Amino acid sequence: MPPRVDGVLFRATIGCRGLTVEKVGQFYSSTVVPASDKNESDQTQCVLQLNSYSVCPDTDRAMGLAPHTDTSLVTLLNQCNINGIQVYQDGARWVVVEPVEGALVVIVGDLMQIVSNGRFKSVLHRSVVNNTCHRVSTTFFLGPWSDAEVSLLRKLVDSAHPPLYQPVTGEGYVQLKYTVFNKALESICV
Ligand SMILES: O=C(O)CCC(=O)C(=O)O
Ligand SMILES: [Fe+2]
Repeated sequence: MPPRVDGVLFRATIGCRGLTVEKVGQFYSSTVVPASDKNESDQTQCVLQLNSYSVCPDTDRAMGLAPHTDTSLVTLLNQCNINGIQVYQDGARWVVVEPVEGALVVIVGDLMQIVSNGRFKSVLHRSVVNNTCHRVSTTFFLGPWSDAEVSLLRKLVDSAHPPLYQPVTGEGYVQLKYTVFNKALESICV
């Protein structure tokens, strides 16, 4: 990758990391059991992904990204001012997320649903293609270390809100996603 692009991506990653760790990392870190050989306070790791959706003449017969929930704790999405992402609302319809100049879309991921004992729901979403423009988007995923154990925040558990999920490691949950995909959350229900 050319050094200039590399530098821009690096700065974007550091910026997103700062934003999410400040808002979410501390909340999450109070629930995580670090792997025994590590004792740093920040238990998170991140991935920056570039998505490219070519112009598609027949949008009814192609999908940019199939319906899924993100594995992350939280995802930041930059749509670059062209819409494409849709969220599944009320188990009934797909709703377009219109881009807002200068704003990022915040997507709650599966691991946040686990940590929050179901208070924050991970959202089913997909990306559609466009018959006039080539769309590029950037997604930043914040997740746990692969060997850290993720479990729910104890103060969100009481007699009215019993624990919903078994603890998992970051890597264990990624493997579950590979095998049972959108049924991963229900497969770790208590
Ligand atoms: O490109 C988009 O609009 C969404 C991308 C996405 O959902 C993902 O990368 O997980
Ligand atoms: Fe996604």
